[in-house]
Amino acid sequence: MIEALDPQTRRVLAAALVALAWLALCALIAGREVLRRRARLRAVADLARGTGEPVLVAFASQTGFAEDLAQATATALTASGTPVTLRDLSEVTAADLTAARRALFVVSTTGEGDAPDPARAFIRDVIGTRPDLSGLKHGVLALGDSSYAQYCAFGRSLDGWLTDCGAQPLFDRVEVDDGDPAALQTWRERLAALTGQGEAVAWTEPAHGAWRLAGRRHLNPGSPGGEAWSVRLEPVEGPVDWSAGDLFELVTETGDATRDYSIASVPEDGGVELIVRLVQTEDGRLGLGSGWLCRLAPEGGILQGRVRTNRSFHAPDGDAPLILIGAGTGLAGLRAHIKARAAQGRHRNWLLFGERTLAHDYLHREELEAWTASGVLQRLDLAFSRDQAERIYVQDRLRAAAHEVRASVAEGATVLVCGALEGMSQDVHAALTDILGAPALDALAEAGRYRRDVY
Ligand SMILES: Cc1cc2nc3c(=O)[nH]c(=O)nc-3n(C[C@H](O)[C@H](O)[C@H](O)COP(=O)(O)O)c2cc1C
Repeated sequence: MIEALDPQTRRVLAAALVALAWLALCALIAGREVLRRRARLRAVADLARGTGEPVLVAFASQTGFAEDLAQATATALTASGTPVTLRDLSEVTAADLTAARRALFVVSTTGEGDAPDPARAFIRDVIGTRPDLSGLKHGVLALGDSSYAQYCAFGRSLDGWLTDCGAQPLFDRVEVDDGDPAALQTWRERLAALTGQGEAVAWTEPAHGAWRLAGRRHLNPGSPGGEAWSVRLEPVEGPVDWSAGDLFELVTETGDATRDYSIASVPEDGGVELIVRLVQTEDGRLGLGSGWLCRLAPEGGILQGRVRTNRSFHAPDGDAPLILIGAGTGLAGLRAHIKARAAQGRHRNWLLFGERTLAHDYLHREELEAWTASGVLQRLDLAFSRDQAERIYVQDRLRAAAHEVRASVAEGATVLVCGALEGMSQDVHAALTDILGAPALDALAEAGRYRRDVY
């Protein structure tokens, strides 16, 4: 029947079908967002159940683990009949603390002994003052990793500040070294004592699910650097939802450790795509997670894992520009954001991407070029460090475009940075500080317009 139509009508019909499909996709994405918000509101409302004065559970999280534990803490307290107010630390005021009788803080440390980005406003507006907290009893769960020089630095300083302000500890601070299960058990026992329950409260562990290794592709054959692989995992137990910026937590082959990877795809892709750097020691041993994903796990085989919310790296709503900056496998988190923006019809996206050589390390080249041609990327700046005598990195491209960076930020841009903490993210931070000025960059971070997923 379509063949019977003249070419002009066929073209109009085809264009109308494309437009309809596009509208349907946009409606699907908008619908998912509404459902996500409703689920969050429902979760908060459920926590208000129980009798007595609510315990304030406040969290500061960079990559979502503290948030997960705060949520589990709140659920456990609610289940034992203790009402809870669950808040991001960025939403806690000095007045909240003076009014509360009991408060639990679940906080991580990031960077080099720094507080998570969302805690900035709290540090300036609350820690910067000295409220009288003599009416408050508090407990601190400090997350960290003892391989960093400043172990649990933020949890420790927050605990010290609370005590200095007159708050009384409900129990000794519990420090969790790299997710140590024994320390988490101690925390559960403290909660049980708090609620007058037996040995430990009921605790909901995050559930890992089955994912099929649907395929993998070597992205940079011939590279002077380590191998980078595109790895695709598909959920076995039905569709899984997430937001651009979220992480995939892989259970390693031995089953006793997990590894986080930035997700490089959106749910509409039907699977999680990762960009994984294969870790290899000089004597040829492979990294626990990367070796499993890139080499050892059989294609078509089943792995265990889950999607983890990484709220501090979500993009803000709205049409304001995005400046996306990343190097190497850091392209992963940025790619998910660009895909989400493309589906939303938001095209004010500027990507600055760095790697070693154009010939071998231009990861996802065809896709980036197609996005540039179609206008999804308004601007693409590439920095291939080894292609000329002088080394050139993304921070150099950023400095060279200082005027445009300032103009874009003045228009409301959000800056997203994804990739290695050492080197890239520190140098990009220094470049942004020079371009915008330290106070303006701080203000940008506090407003949620400077967001990082660095590792
Ligand atoms: C980039 C980066 C920097 C980190 N820096 C520190 C640090 O200086 N001190 C520390 O004790 N832990 C450090 N950690 C470990 C985190 O505190 C730990 O992984 C924590 O569980 C993360 O919790 P979150 O997901 O809530 O942010 C760092 C982790 C990352 C990824």
